[in-house]
Amino acid sequence: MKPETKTDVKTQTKPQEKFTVEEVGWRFDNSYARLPEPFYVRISPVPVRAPRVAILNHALAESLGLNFQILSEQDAAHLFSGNVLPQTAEPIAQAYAGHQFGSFTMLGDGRAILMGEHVTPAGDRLDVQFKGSGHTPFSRRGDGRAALGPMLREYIISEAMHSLGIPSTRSLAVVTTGETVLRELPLPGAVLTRIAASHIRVGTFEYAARLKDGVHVKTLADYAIRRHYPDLLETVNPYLALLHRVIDRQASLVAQWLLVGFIHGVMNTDNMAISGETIDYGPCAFMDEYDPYTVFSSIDDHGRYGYHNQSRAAQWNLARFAETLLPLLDSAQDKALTLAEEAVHAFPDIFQQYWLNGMRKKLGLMNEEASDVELIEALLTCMHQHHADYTNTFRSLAAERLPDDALFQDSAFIAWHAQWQARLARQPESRAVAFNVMQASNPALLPRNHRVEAALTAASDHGDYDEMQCLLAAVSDPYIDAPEYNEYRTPPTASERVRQTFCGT
Ligand SMILES: Nc1ncnc2c1ncn2[C@@H]1O[C@H](COP(=O)(O)OP(=O)(O)OP(=O)(O)O)[C@@H](O)[C@H]1O
Ligand SMILES: [Mg+2]
Repeated sequence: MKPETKTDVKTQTKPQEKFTVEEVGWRFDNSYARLPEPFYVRISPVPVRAPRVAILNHALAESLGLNFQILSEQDAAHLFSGNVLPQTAEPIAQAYAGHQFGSFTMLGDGRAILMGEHVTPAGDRLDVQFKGSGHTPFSRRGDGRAALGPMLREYIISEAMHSLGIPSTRSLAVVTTGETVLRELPLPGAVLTRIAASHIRVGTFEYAARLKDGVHVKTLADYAIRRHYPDLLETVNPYLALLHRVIDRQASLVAQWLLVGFIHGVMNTDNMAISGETIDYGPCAFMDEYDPYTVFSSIDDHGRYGYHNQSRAAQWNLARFAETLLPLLDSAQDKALTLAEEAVHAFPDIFQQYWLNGMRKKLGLMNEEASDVELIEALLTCMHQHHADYTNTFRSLAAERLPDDALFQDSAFIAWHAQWQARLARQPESRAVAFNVMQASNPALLPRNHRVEAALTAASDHGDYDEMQCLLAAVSDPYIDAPEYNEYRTPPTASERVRQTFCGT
């Protein structure tokens, strides 16, 4: 039976149901809602006053097997605000915990509702979640709501990450609620529909491990293995294999972030997904000038989650994950501890290998030489000294078009360039092959901070979505130098430069 819809909106308008939500193509099969109750609370989204579509992701809808054609704007607004629920949805708020900047806290979906798991025509099982959907038992002192700007920010950057080929949750829709949320200022409210391989977080394991009855971690680990890594069921110790796999996926993910200059900004354990997808686009940003010490987040006072600290932060989170698995790794706890430590201590080397392989591709190095790290570091040092634009420097190298600027005139760079050319000449692959790989490994177009802020200001303050649509189109094919998007490749001027980003929660 469906739970009663909890509502605190008095003037809620009842939509005309001109369509059956099932006709949209939802095929829900809600396996998480079949886990025992401590993992979630059954609760519906709080209806909103006057929903309106801000943006719909038609391409994603199509790949999910959804038919948006039958939806009027009003239908879509009601559907993606949670005012109308598909019959087969089983809305829940998930329980989890997390270490936030190193301190443990009990959390849970305080402003999100998992509608259920949609099974795509290709057979993929994906979470459909509303973010900003109202109060839940986990809301603590929050209002359960989200402001439009941060939800559009998540939409833009998650879609850009996907286009870059980096594992990420996706954004299917943003609707405005017709309600105001109070932050420092009154802001328009919004709900984001997020699509994810799952929302199982390191923090979900931390939560399970702290439940009194010791069976819950096993239940969750069995579930996560079956859902994400079923091949591990064949291994001798699937829980140890799960630990190794999650470590591997995170090492790969964080390396990919660094390779495109991405800073997540809030790598708390509740923002690390077991699936290996990037999740929670709060104060994240791509850096323009290369500086390994870059920090954008307004709340990251000590740079814990700054650019160059991200692999260390990931390893710290993975140690928390490993701790939750200790009872499952071996019946002898000293042996379990050794296994966990070995796995977590292997992280830096795994990460370094992913990063190095990625950097080799960025420089067209098709084979391995021992001195490659030195070569790469020498370039990065030069870039740092000259405040070089991270994205454009690599793209210029890939295009063999070095502009007439300070970096490329520097004698240290000129010496480096000669070394690099000699290194390219030593490998058996042709230059054409190497430069093709470089083109495919160095994006030309990223959602630069100042362009994101401009798009969000236009949309959120003035209801003008043109800039955002243009930015989304520009970053949807990031490895192509499309001349019509040249302006999106230009780094910010001093006055355009964004130095701080905000969670907006
Ligand atoms: N306005 C709010 N009302 C209630 N709870 C909130 C609010 N904002 C954040 N929270 C909760 O605080 C916790 C930490 O917030 P954080 O910013 O990491 O997450 P989030 O951006 O809301 O969600 P997610 O990690 O799912 O993307 C989360 O459990 C979140 O649900
Ligand atoms: Mg979060």
